[in-house]
Amino acid sequence: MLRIAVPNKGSLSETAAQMLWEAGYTGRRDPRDLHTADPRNGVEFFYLRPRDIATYVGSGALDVGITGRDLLLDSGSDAVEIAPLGFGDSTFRFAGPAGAFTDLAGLQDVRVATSYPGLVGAFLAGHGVTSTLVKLDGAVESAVRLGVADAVADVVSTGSTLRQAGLEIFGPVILDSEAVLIGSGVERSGADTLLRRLQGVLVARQYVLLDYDVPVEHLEAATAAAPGFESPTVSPLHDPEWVAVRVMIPRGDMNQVMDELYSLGARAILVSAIHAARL
Ligand SMILES: Nc1ncnc2c1ncn2[C@@H]1O[C@H](COP(=O)(O)OP(=O)(O)OP(=O)(O)O)[C@@H](O)[C@H]1O
Ligand SMILES: O=P(O)(O)OC[C@H]1O[C@H](OP(=O)(O)OP(=O)(O)O)[C@H](O)[C@@H]1O
Ligand SMILES: [Mg+2]
Repeated sequence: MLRIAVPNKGSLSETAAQMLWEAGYTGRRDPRDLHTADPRNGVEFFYLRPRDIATYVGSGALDVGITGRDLLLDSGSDAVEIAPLGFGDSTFRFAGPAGAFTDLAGLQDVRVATSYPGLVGAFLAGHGVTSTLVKLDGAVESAVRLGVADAVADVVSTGSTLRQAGLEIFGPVILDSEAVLIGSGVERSGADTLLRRLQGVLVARQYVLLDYDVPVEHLEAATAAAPGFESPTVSPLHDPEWVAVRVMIPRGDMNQVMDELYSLGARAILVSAIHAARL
């Protein structure tokens, strides 16, 4: 059985569980379950704090896991990133009171509050800056107002928590993070199937299926506008002057492609969701 670590709480847990479900796995029924087995798929799930997942996988206690890239790097564990999973995006940034800092050099010998001391310490050391790290568990943005730090380094998503705390981002991007599949670096049987299935879910989310009818004389122009992966499926219609075309397109291009096809003479342009895919 492949032993998989999954976030039990926090920002990544719901989407990770949803993605595994869409990939055909049976997860926990009760949000307090610590462990479930899915013998039909040859896997076991262990529900753990996302911050601890890299430690379990890096030590070899578990085979693979889903966590954030920032948490993986902060852990200092031997676990390695296998593939990005397309959700849980965030950036990791420095912030301070408006106008107080402009660049990294300003952090020399000042107090920086963070819940990610491994990540931030390595970044500062890599840039030759020595700061005093103040390790906090969360709500790091309050550390400056409350006087325990001069600046913070934290996860930024919308930026609204920083704004509320009267802080402004400065300096370089510490990290662009998202949820990632991690492994111990040792090949595990079944891990490749898990990866292919998760990538199938990503494709199903990122692409849609487009069907349309188009006069034969405009087929070349239409397929140039939406070429698909290998090549579009073209089927005859009862009217010999028209054909039906089916093609996968990126979800984000959907409306633009529909407009373009319509202006080329395509009609009955239909978009449907993809539930699963193996490319
Ligand atoms: N808005 C966000 N806030 C916090 N973490 C986020 C956000 N968006 C994405 N993430 C990612 O989620 C992971 C942190 O999840 P984790 O469950 O440890 O913290 P959390 O969501 O803040 O939960 P809590 O602090 O309540 O334990 C990191 O990889 C982080 O980059
Ligand atoms: O840029 P934003 O959209 O405002 O999101 C980022 C904030 O969200 C997280 O905090 P969380 O709510 O998890 O609380 P915590 O600090 O106690 O972990 C994170 O630590 C930031 O504080
Ligand atoms: Mg948090």
